[in-house]
Amino acid sequence: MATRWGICSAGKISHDFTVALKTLPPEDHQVVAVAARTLEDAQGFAKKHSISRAYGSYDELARDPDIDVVYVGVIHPYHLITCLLFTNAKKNVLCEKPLAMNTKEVKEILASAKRNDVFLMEAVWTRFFPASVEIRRLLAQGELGEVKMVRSEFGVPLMHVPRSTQKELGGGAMLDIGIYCLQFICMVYNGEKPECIQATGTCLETGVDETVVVTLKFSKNRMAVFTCSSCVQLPNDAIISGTEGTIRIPAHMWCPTSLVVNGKETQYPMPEPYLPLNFLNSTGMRYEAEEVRQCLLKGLKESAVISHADSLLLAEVEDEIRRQVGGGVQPGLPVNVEHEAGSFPLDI
Ligand SMILES: NC(=O)C1=CN([C@@H]2O[C@H](COP(=O)(O)OP(=O)(O)OC[C@H]3O[C@@H](n4cnc5c(N)ncnc54)[C@H](OP(=O)(O)O)[C@@H]3O)[C@@H](O)[C@H]2O)C=CC1
Ligand SMILES: O=C(O)[C@H](O)[C@H](O)[C@H](O)CO
Repeated sequence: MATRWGICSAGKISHDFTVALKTLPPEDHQVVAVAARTLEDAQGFAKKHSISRAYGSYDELARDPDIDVVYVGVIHPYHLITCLLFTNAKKNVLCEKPLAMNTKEVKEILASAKRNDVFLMEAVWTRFFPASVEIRRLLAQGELGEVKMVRSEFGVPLMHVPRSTQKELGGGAMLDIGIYCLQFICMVYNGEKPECIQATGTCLETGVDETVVVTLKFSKNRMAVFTCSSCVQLPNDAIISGTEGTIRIPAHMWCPTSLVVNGKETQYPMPEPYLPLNFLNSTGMRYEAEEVRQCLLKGLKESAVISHADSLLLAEVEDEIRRQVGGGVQPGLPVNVEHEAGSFPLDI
């Protein structure tokens, strides 16, 4: 039986995710419904993607009995309120990164998923790419000897993107793009908490971080360094350096399509989209969608590849980095767990 998806929001990444689902076998994945803050937006999205049901509120999607899992594609400040809505409605959830605005919110979401006994995963799509699977295989078999250094960068000019620059929309480079560098480092070091976090950077006049440089020290004298920036283009590659070899991930490290292992390059091409995409290599979201399907088929409530503990670690380190840089640990929306149906603020 196919995994039946509900799409929460008619935005850019929801579009790309829906396109990515269409690269998978229809007998395995079906998009059953889409919900947006306005029925017009939902209907327009449904028409573009040939989706049979369109709702003008997220509450209606939460009440749809024919949905197995909801994909949350709203902007960061709304991840908490929507994840609580769907988990409290006993819906499984795949929520876009970052899972929430801060550690407090992440803990609320994880607690709700546990209380409601539903599956929940943060959509750290990078970890499910074939290139990432190969990295983990090579590391597990000791291909690099003892890994001592990990370096990563993600910088793109985003000054034109309101949600990347405005505090009330969840702005800040660390939460939006720095998370990819951090999750990569945490993956290489098997989810270990860093012993020391040193961060510096710049903030916009809006009070959100713009460019962040971070040094992390882990046990056994292992190190990592990453840079993220929403104002300049960076090389956007990554490298894992061990005592017996290196793995380089050429740009774009957050959606990798090639690896260079001890100088030997291998390509991992993405399937072609059936509609133009908003973001690079977005058909790569197919891999996280298949992970969700496999987890649901096994009755799992979290993925071992990006576990709840992994999401909590990312949030805790992000909070500390933003505290040091001065971007502040932004509160999300004021949320009462039992909110009124259809009470979502239309704009913030
Ligand atoms: N995995 C990846 O590669 C990527 C992930 N993302 C993540 O996806 C999320 C959405 O990003 P993106 O699609 O670019 O965002 P969009 O600007 O397209 O907004 C997404 C949706 O959020 C809701 N929304 C937007 N602005 C407001 C507002 N001011 N007040 C209330 N609701 C609002 C709308 O929902 P509605 O349609 O219901 O009105 C909108 O369609 C982010 O959390 C981001 O981190 C983004 C890009 C790439
Ligand atoms: O997750 C992402 O890749 C980011 O949200 C966006 O892609 C970023 O804003 C660059 O477009």
